[in-house]
Amino acid sequence: MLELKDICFNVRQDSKEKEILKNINLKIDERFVAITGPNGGGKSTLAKIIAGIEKPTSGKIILDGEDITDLSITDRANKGVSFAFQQPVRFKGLTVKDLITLASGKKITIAEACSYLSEVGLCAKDYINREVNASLSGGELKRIEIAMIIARGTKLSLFDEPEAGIDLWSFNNLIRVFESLHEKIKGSIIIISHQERILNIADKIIVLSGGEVTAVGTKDEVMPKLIESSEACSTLLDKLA
Ligand SMILES: Nc1ncnc2c1ncn2[C@@H]1O[C@H](COP(=O)(O)OP(=O)(O)OP(=O)(O)O)[C@@H](O)[C@H]1O
Repeated sequence: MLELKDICFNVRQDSKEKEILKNINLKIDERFVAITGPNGGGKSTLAKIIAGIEKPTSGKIILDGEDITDLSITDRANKGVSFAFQQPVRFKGLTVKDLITLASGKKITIAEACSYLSEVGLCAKDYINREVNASLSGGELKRIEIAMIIARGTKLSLFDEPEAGIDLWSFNNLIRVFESLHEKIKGSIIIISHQERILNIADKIIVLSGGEVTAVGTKDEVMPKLIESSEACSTLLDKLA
């Protein structure tokens, strides 16, 4: 289980303190958790704090009872925390097989590497020896990234807007991958997303707005509030227009 205790994150801007995250308290032990909310609400910052890319100004991060607040990204990765960026990283010179082998942390056969690719809906023989360079599309890269996460078998996988920059066709495939992951995953997946279809498959939805948690609950508890606040926002914009 991941516990966030009173997480605050401040930055200095124009010689003033700016509060990006304010007293975030959360417990996450569900298999599939979506974090959503308006742009600039603090979602990516929170994900970076969980992964160890940013350090909180105050507060504690506890993973399975262990305080990991002061651990580096690498130490957290070794404890089973993995993070997929909005824009996947391309690794020139490395093949898909190399990356999956590295991710698994052991020597694996081609057949094993291929099975991870098949799980994310990629035809393994077409991809296994391809270099992870600019010739791969955004959707393909995202699926390779997910295959790496499955190969690592992590406790906690974080995805920051997996839908960003991919076409509708690839998005539909990605949703199918997440739906099937939901059945297989042993740890928790946290997905930052604005997409209703991703929110729909979440066991728990967390809404972050203005650096605060404004709602937490199941889809049935949170979705009506989200729809209500987005309708209120559209009405306000109509009035201002
Ligand atoms: N290092 C920083 N210095 C100054 N401001 C920052 C810094 N990091 C984040 N912010 C600000 O904090 C706010 C939250 O940013 P964050 O990227 O976490 O939001 P988000 O909810 O992920 O947004 P989006 O949905 O647009 O991706 C934004 O206003 C951003 O400009």
